[in-house]
Amino acid sequence: MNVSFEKVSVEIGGHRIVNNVSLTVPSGSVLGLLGPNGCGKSTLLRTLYRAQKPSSGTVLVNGTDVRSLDGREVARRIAVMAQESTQEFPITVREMAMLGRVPHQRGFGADSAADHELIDTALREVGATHLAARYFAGLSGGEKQRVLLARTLTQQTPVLVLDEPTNHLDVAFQLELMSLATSRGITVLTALHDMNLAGEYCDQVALMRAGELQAIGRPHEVLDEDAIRAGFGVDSRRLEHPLTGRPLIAVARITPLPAPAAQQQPINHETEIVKENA
Ligand SMILES: Nc1ncnc2c1ncn2[C@@H]1O[C@H](COP(=O)(O)OP(=O)(O)OP(=O)(O)O)[C@@H](O)[C@H]1O
Repeated sequence: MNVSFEKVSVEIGGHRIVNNVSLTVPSGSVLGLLGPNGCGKSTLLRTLYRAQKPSSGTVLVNGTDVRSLDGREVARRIAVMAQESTQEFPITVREMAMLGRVPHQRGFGADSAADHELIDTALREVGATHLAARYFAGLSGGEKQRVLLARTLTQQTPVLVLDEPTNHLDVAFQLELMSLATSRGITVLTALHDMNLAGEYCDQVALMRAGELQAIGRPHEVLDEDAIRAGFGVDSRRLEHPLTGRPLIAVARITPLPAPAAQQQPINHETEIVKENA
């Protein structure tokens, strides 16, 4: 299923958080959303899965306005792995993974043998079989990420939204997660901070700044030194990854940020960028 944002703007508390963003993600392709902290990546993604109403513009899934779908219809089309999980109530890992099947069940329908098979497969794929009987709330950050990924896989949707999915993950599972998510032939939209993961796994990257879309295209087209300096205020060089041949962005020192746009907070952003690239 393809996904289109058409002139999407979001205003919250009188502030324009997303400004007139239009972009299309072709069916089965992977879009990486990049940009500094607070530039509107999550907010834009939230308009896709109806967690945030656009103040203007439309978000379409295969030509259907997501606002015209009910919650269950959205959940059958779009699975979401969001940044923070607030689901701290006492359920086990297996039960958490089973929640992915809810949009496919009727009423209070019992879990079928096929559902259980899907759970087994998903937990195995994310390396969480051994955690199945544990309480979700008691897991480490990385273990929780694995289980939340398993839940999105059991949901079996044609569209997958990942909001900074590699937070908390060790380096091997970062690669594994991106590979699991992007090798299923489904449409993936993911907010990322790691430009090299974006270069490795995304068909398109979109660079956002202060709520606006600065550039969109193939990773090697968008992730150039000028765009990275304009977006993040850091110097960089684009190399070729010696193992994969994909773009490899080496980030170096901070350069003065360009004049901040209205709703950016340049001091905070700069602090974050220093931390992330240290
Ligand atoms: N519900 C809300 N109420 C007030 N402000 C909000 C709300 N949601 C988002 N914002 C603000 O909108 C801006 C964009 O937030 P968003 O989470 O979309 O950014 P982001 O690009 O995903 O950031 P990060 O990389 O830090 O996750 C931020 O300044 C944030 O504080």
